[in-house]
Amino acid sequence: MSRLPDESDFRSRPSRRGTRPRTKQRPAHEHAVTGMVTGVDRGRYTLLVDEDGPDERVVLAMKARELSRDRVVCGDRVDVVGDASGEKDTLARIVRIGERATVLRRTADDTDPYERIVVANADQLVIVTALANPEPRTGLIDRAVVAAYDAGMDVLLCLTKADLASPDELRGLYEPIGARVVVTHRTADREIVGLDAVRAELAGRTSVLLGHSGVGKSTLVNALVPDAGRATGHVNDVTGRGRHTSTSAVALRLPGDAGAGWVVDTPGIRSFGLAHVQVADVLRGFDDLDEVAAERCPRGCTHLADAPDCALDEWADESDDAAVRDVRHLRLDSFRRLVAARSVSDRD
Ligand SMILES: Nc1nc2c(ncn2[C@@H]2O[C@H](COP(=O)(O)OP(=O)(O)OP(=O)(O)O)[C@@H](O)[C@H]2O)c(=O)[nH]1
Repeated sequence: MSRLPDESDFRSRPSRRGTRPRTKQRPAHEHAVTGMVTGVDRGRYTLLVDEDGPDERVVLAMKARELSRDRVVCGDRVDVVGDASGEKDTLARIVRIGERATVLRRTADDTDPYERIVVANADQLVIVTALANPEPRTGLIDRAVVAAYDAGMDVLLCLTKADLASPDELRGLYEPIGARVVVTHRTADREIVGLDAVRAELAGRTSVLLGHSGVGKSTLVNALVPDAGRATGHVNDVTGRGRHTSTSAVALRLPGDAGAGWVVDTPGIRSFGLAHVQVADVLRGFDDLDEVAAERCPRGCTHLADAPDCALDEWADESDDAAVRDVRHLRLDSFRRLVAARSVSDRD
């Protein structure tokens, strides 16, 4: 896969002095313990160590000097040394970042010159969209779907405020492209109908929740994780900041037995710059199209509607079954719509 370099690549670049081995052997950190990063706040990392084990504890840590150029993000599995007791006023040191199963990225933009990893090791992106008030914007949903496919994550579309409008149109648009869809609404006595279906989709997984202001994401998070305040209480004690004022991602554990799953709330992240995403990355989200493209498209084919001899159009037309043709056309159109969504600004 081709992609632009990001800050995680800096480590592998040779220094000006070349790749001369260091004279001093680095300590092996044999006594390191592993934790999951649940929050990041101004150089302080909150970790959950020994998750679901007898010594489970929240540990506050900073990065060791050798990692100063590496970014540690929510969801990372890291090794720490030093005082990892989790006692008040202790600070451990992160010495290693575990290999990442998935990376959700966003492109550099005017306010930040680096392409950044936003969350590591998440399984699915939950796009929270209100069916009305505010009106759903498919362009924004498409961009989030592209970000998820690029990251190797599944997509769950959570349609809120079903008391105000029907979910049918959005369901018809996104289910054919492999997104799972759940629908919720709140009753007069503030109960959320559909919450069990949401819980079932989140169970045992790490899910990143994304949503624009006013779509009902906070309502949903509070219902899913009633003790969210307590889960991050340790950080609040130390930094004086709560998750509601934090602008970076925070991982909240779903209530239940061991392995119940995590939701990562992204208060400061409303959408993603996608300039780093290639057509091939989007294509990977569509197994059938990907296979046809690999076998039958000419070299260098862009797969767009104006591409000469793109085999995808022929493939969509060639079934004898009208229903199959319809589905193929829908998927091909969706794929091209997503590719186009990459280059549109979030403000459009
Ligand atoms: N009609 C209706 N309103 C809802 C529903 N869920 C939430 N709301 C309302 O929608 C508004 C926004 O909900 P929040 O949960 O604060 O939305 P948010 O996405 O977290 O928005 P920010 O807090 O601005 O980031 C609130 O006034 C809620 O009471 C629903 O299912 N139906």
